[in-house]
Amino acid sequence: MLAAEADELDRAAEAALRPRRLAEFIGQPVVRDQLSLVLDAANARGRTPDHVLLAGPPGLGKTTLAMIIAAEVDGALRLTSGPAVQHAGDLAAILSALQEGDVLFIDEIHRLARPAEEMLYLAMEDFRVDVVVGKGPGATAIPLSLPRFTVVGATTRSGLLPAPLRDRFGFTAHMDFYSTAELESVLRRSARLLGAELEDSAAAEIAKRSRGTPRIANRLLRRVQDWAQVRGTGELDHAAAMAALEVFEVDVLGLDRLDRSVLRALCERFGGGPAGLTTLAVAVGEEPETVETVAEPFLVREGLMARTPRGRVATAAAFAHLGLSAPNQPGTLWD
Ligand SMILES: Nc1ncnc2c1ncn2[C@@H]1O[C@H](COP(=O)(O)OP(=O)(O)OP(=O)(O)O)[C@@H](O)[C@H]1O
Ligand SMILES: [Mg+2]
Repeated sequence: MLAAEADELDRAAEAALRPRRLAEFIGQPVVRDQLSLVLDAANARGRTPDHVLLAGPPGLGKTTLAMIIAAEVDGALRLTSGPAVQHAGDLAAILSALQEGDVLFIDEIHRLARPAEEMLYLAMEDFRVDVVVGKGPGATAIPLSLPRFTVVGATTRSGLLPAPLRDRFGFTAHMDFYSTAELESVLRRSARLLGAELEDSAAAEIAKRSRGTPRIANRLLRRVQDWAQVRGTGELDHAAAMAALEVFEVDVLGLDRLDRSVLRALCERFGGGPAGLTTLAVAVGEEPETVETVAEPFLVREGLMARTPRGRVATAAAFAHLGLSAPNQPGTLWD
């Protein structure tokens, strides 16, 4: 329920909810400001904008922004992704079909295969692609010049991007988690587009539990709508929000069942830690990888858990959140 990655239902619902222009894009004031400067300048000069890299966690609006960039510069959007480009030839085909002013969106660009990546360097810098004809020693590279286009790359792991690729982007937008107030605006906008009336207190309640992520906010809104329709009065009011969030076990901080069971194990069974990842995973009956990649990042971000060289430690806030009394010196019991 609280995964930031999109599932099938999200994809179906999201298309209708995406803002189409920069002015409609909520939050991310820094990114919006930088991007509007880059795009306005390019438009004023009648040139294609520099390549743009969008970096940030899932569900914060990278794909949405890529579409907005294309709309703002009036360019056609071509979509591909790192994993979809298996061979350099695949990329050569995409590149050679580009038209002047197109925006080429490469999602998960950190997952491009090496040879494709090298071809992309040349295309981004010199607007050129070397098409290899033939095989083995007799193969020859025929240079093909490309029209000017803009690459918009998206990555959730900008650290994995090789420096030469990173350097070829004229501008990197670092997306941040949204504030509760921004998520409330996202929710009000989504409700309006869905033709529903969302009470302010309900918007606030959903926003608080959405982990700073618009995708999660929109998903929780759909569940509240479900509840209101089937078990409520049809109104998206505070009572409907509270009841729906309880059914789906999303607590006041936006923790789900797994998050809470990890935290509870750490606090109750290991006295607040430190406990090793594997020990903790066994205690909650999950794979260490699940605990590490699904539950931990948000617990750490919320200041409920810390990762230390000796293991995971629960903070005083974790004990308070679970309604437990903290040991006098949390994190020292297992020394
Ligand atoms: N600033 C925003 N204003 C309003 N809605 C937004 C905003 N950012 C994202 N959304 C909504 O959140 C949903 C997810 O956004 P998007 O698909 O762009 O995320 P993403 O960063 O590309 O995620 P992923 O890394 O999983 O590809 C979209 O359907 C969109 O409606
Ligand atoms: Mg995306």
